[in-house]
Amino acid sequence: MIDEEIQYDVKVINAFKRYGDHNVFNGLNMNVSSGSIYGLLGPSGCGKSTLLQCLIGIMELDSGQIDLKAKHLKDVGYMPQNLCLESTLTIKETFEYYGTIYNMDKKNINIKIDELNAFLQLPNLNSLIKDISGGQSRRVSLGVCLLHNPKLIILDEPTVGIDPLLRQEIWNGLTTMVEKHRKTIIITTHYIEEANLANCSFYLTLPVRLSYDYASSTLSPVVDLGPR
Ligand SMILES: Nc1ncnc2c1ncn2[C@@H]1O[C@H](COP(=O)(O)OP(=O)(O)OP(=O)(O)O)[C@@H](O)[C@H]1O
Repeated sequence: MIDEEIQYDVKVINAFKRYGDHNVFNGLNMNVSSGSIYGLLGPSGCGKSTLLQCLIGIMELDSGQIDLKAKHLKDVGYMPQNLCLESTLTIKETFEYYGTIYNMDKKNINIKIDELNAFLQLPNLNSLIKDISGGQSRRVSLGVCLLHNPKLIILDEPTVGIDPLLRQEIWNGLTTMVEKHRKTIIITTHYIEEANLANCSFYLTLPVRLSYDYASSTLSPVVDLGPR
């Protein structure tokens, strides 16, 4: 397929970002095609979360350009690494709160709650956020990200602290969203094996000047390696 035929939901062009004198990325380029899962893999501290925060606009690049096809907030779902759930709400109230922010009606919110409950195997919906486990909170946070049915889904380590069987279910669910509903997913993870098992069109990318090739165990000065 020639490049002009591919539709991109996200393009990052020649991006630079530093904290003080620490360069996080230097001339990063990234193209995320519509209806794909794009994985950001890399060692702790290499800049994955920084890149996601720049994509959704809560942090700014020093220079370079980010083009998102999504024009409205409701077209994007973001799950941060540090969960920002209100501890005094129940799980159900949390979904109702975010659903209201996204202007969803009550009936629609309830339909999505049932769907997400089945997909993410949530605990009792009347449980307070402060009383549920870390893995359960992560699942609620993933649910909040998916609640309004966004086209572009940006997930920062969504499966950390979740048991292997459920992690696999979540990967299967994400794959279905891409294959059946043409969602576009950008995800950071340390679980490369699961991504492969889920048969995702997965990319190996470090948002720095080096990329790690798991097949040959080598680092190379390439940012975007393309589909495996
Ligand atoms: N607000 C900040 N001020 C200064 N340095 C920061 C800030 N946020 C991140 N950093 C540094 O920038 C680098 C990239 O951080 P980032 O959180 O993006 O990495 P990461 O790849 O997501 O790591 P992890 O896999 O551990 O989540 C790290 O060295 C981190 O210490």
